[in-house]
Amino acid sequence: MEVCAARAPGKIILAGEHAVVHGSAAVAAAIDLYTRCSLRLLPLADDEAGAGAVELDLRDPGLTFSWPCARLREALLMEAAAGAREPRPCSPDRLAAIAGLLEEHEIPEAKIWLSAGLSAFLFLYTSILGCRPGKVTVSSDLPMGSGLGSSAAFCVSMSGALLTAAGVVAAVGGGEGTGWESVGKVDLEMVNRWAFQGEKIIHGKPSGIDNAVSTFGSMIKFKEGELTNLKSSNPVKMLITDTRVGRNTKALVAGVSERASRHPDAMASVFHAVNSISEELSSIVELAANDEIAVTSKEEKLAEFMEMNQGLLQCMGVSHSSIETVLRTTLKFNLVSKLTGAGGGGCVLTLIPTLLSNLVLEKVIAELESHGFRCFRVEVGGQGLQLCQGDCSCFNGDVV
Ligand SMILES: Nc1ncnc2c1ncn2[C@@H]1O[C@H](COP(=O)(O)OP(=O)(O)O)[C@@H](O)[C@H]1O
Ligand SMILES: C[C@@](O)(CCOP(=O)(O)O)CC(=O)O
Ligand SMILES: [Mg+2]
Repeated sequence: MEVCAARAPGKIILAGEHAVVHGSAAVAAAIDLYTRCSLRLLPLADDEAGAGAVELDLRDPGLTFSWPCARLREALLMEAAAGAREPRPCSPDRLAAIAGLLEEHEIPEAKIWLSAGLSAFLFLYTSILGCRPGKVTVSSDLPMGSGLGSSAAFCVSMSGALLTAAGVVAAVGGGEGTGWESVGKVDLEMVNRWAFQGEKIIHGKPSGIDNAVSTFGSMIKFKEGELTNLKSSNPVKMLITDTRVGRNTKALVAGVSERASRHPDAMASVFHAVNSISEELSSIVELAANDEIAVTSKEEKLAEFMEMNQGLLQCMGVSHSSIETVLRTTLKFNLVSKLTGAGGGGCVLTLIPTLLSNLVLEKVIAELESHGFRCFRVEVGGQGLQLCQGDCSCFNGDVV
């Protein structure tokens, strides 16, 4: 019984969210919080005996789902192993058939937001592996629906595990004793294209930045589907504050598009300004790699770009009173913050200058947490998708 696992990181967006959907540049970086997906393929004989099913165990919401293979074949008009090798979009008919399959499960009303992730799962699984029996387990360090790209990490880790099981992609080693191995560029590109199709189901109109940074890792500039790796020798330190105000990326992206169609000229200027901020911010990040400016001066410039970008995000209508509370609180300590991801609640980034003492940082965190927010300190710009084949001991002892 073959087992494989994949893990993919969440992300922060330093500049350019929303505007990137409308063609502006944006800058994003992977963070060291991961979604892990493991997959065990079950014998096809189970299916022939009528006992085969596709099972999904979502550890974070604590829910499990099971679809008999025969039911999947009937609803999706597919054969057992009719997996596709090339990514393709989910047609409206297929999406409607998947929605029908979900209606057969009782998803608690309080967790109805999971439906989008479940639809993406059924689309990716059946497109890549056909209706073969198998069991998938997903666990994550990321808060869901908070702007840290949990939807992309879900789609990337899922596509990575499914394509590994299908024999389309493979690890190339370099795990440095962790068990998590790297993946070659061509395979990463394949995973990224599939994950993008999954993100389309969850986000409606994604730019592709979240799945790209989750797949390839590092810090990237992204514009109209083109990705540039940014090399910075000075680590960028960020504090993340989760306001715990739930929101949904799809609705926020649609809201910005509606504002753009009501005020096309004004919003085009806003998107143009964001583009300039992202372009300049990415050149500052790279300049520092050659020591052409001092670290403190680089941080001042980054802070100014973040502040300007936050103002433009307010213009787009995606800030929130909880985000404003974080901005006011950190400003008391002379620290600059901006929302990250789709906004409307969710997470806020605060730039941590190199010279800030730990004592002051602890005070900032204590004051933010006194409002009921949750703070994380993260490493920025790390690994993208990694695979674990064989015994999968790296999957937190949590193998299916
Ligand atoms: N670990 C997970 N398990 C199940 N579904 C997930 C998981 N991570 C993400 N999702 C899906 O992604 C959705 C959140 O995506 P989104 O609104 O884009 O927020 P974000 O990507 O910022 O976390 C969830 O509602 C769920 O459907
Ligand atoms: C708002 C947007 O720029 C980023 C959304 O990120 P998240 O799902 O909120 O983590 C949308 C996109 O680029 O697809
Ligand atoms: Mg998302």
